[in-house]
Amino acid sequence: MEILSAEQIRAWDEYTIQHEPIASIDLMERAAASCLAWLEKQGYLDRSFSIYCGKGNNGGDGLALARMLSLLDCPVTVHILEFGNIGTEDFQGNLARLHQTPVEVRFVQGPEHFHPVPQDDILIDALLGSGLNRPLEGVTAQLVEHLNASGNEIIAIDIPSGLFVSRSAKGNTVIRASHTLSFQVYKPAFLMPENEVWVGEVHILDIGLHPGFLSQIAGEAEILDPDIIGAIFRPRQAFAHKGNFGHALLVAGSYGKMGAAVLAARACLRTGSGLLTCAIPGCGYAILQTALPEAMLVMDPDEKIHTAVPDGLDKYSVIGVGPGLGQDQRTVAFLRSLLQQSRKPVVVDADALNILASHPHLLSLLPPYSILTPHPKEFERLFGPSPDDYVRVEKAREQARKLGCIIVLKGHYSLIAMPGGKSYFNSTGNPGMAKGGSGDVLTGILTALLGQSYSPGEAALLGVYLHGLAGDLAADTHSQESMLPSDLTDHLGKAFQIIQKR
Ligand SMILES: NC(=O)C1=CN([C@@H]2O[C@H](COP(=O)(O)OP(=O)(O)OC[C@H]3O[C@@H](n4cnc5c(N)ncnc54)[C@H](OP(=O)(O)O)[C@@H]3O)[C@@H](O)[C@H]2O)[C@@H](O)CC1
Ligand SMILES: [K+]
Repeated sequence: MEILSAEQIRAWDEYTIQHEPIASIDLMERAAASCLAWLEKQGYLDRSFSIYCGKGNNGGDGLALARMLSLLDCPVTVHILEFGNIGTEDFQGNLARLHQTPVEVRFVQGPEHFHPVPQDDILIDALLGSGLNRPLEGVTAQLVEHLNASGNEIIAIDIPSGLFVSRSAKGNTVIRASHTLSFQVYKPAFLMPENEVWVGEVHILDIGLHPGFLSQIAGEAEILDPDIIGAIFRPRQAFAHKGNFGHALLVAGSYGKMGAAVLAARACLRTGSGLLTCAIPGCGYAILQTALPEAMLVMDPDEKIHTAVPDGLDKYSVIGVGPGLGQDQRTVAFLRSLLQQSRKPVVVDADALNILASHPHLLSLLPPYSILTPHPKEFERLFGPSPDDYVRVEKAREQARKLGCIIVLKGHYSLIAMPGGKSYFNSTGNPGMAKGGSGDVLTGILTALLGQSYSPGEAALLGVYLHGLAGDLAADTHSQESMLPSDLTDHLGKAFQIIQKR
C-alpha cells in the first residue's frame, strides 16, 4: 500500500472527482459513510456523540457524519469552531443539510463557549485534517486541550487535529485520539514513533478513490504488505539441491557473546540456507558444535575475538557480520580486511555497525547493496542525532542513496531504505521483539536470503517481513512479555507457510 503526502492525496481526490466522475460533496459523503460503517461495526452506535468541526473539508466530514448518526437516532451535538471565514463549499453544503435534521449546532468563538463535555460522549475530532499548515494556537489549541483533558474517548477523522501529514509536530498541541479513521492510504504521520500517543489505533478506510491515479505518480514509500511479499517469495523447486540455496558465512560471537552467534546461525539455518559456516573465535567451538550440528565452523586463531579473515572468502555466496563481535582494536582491523576482501553485498549488524560508527572512513569499503540493520541508537552513532523521527527517516533515505546500500532502520514500523530512493515501512512485528537478540535473528534471516539468490532489495524486504511475522506468531504462542528472540526462529517455519499460502 502506497504512503502518500497531503499534496498527493489532494491530487488523488481531484483525479477521482474528474475521472470517476463524482461530485466533491458526494466523495465527502462516501468518506463520512465509511466512518459511520466503522462505528457501526465496532459497536459504537448505542453511544452519544459530540462532534467538533473546523470549517474545512475535515469539518465537512464531521457534519456529514453527524447527519448520518442522527438519522440512526444516535444523540449528536455538533460544535463548530469559528475561524472567521464561511468555510469550504462542501462544508457549507453539509451544514445546510445538517440544518434539515434535529441535530443541535453550537458555534465556538472563544473559551467561554467551551461546553462541559458530557461524561459518556464519544468525541469526534473533525477540527482539522490534511489541510493543517501551521501549529495550533489560540482558541483552537485551547479547545484541543479542553477535549484532551476531558478524559473522553476521542476518535479522529483522517488525522488527529494538530498533526501534520509529513512533518513533525513535536511539542505542539495535538488531539489525543484512541482511534484514527483515515482514508484510502497510510500517511507518513502514522508511522512515526513520536506520534504514537496522538494517533492511537489507525484504521485505513477504503473510500473508492480512482485506482488509475496510482500509475501516474512515483510513490516514494510503501507499506510492506502481503502482496509485495507474495511477489518476492519463491518456493523451492522440486529438483533443487543444497547448492541452490547458498553457502553463508556468518562472522559472529566473541568471549561472553557466543549466544549472539548461536541466535544468528540458527535463524540462518531456519531460513533455508543450503550450507552455513560460522567464523568464530576459539572459545565458541564447543558451544556452536553442540548447539547447531548443522553448522560448519572456521576458527579464528584467537581464543576470544575475531582477528583473522577466513581463507577463500569467494567460495561463500554471502557474508553476514556483526552479532556479538565486540569492538576490540584487532577486530576493527579484522573488519577492515573483511570488507576490503568482500566482493558481494554483506549483511552488517550490531558491533560491526558500532565499529563503522567509530571508524566512519570504513563506510566507503562497504560493497554496493550491502544491508545495514541499525536500531535507532546505532543509527544515531553512525549518522548523528536527529531532532525528530521524520528527519531520521529522511536521513536514512539519504544515507542509503549516498552509500549505495540498503538501510534497515529497526523500530515498530521498520524502515527499509533502498539506494535507488524508494523506501518501505514494515507492517509486521510487535513490542515483544524489543529484546536483546532479536537483531541477531534478523541478521541470520537476511544472510540466508541474500545467499539464496534473492536480490539484496528482495532479501531485505522479505527478511524484515518474515522476522516480524515470526514475532507476531511467537507473541500469539508466548505473549509479548514472555517471548524470546529464539522463539522468533522457532516460528519461522509457520511464517514461511503463511507467506506460501497467500
Ligand atoms: N483527499 C481525500 O481523499 C478526501 C479528503 N476529505 C477530507 O478533507 C480533509 C482536508 O480538507 P481541507 O483541505 O479543506 O483541510 P482541513 O484540514 O479541513 O483545513 C482547512 C483549513 O484550515 C486552515 N488551517 C490550517 N492550519 C490551521 C491551524 N493550525 N489553525 C487554524 N486553521 C488552520 C487552512 O486555511 P487557512 O487558515 O490557512 O486559510 C486550511 O485550508 C481531509 O483531512 C479529509 O478529512 C474527505 O472529505 C474526502 C476525501
Ligand atoms: K481531524
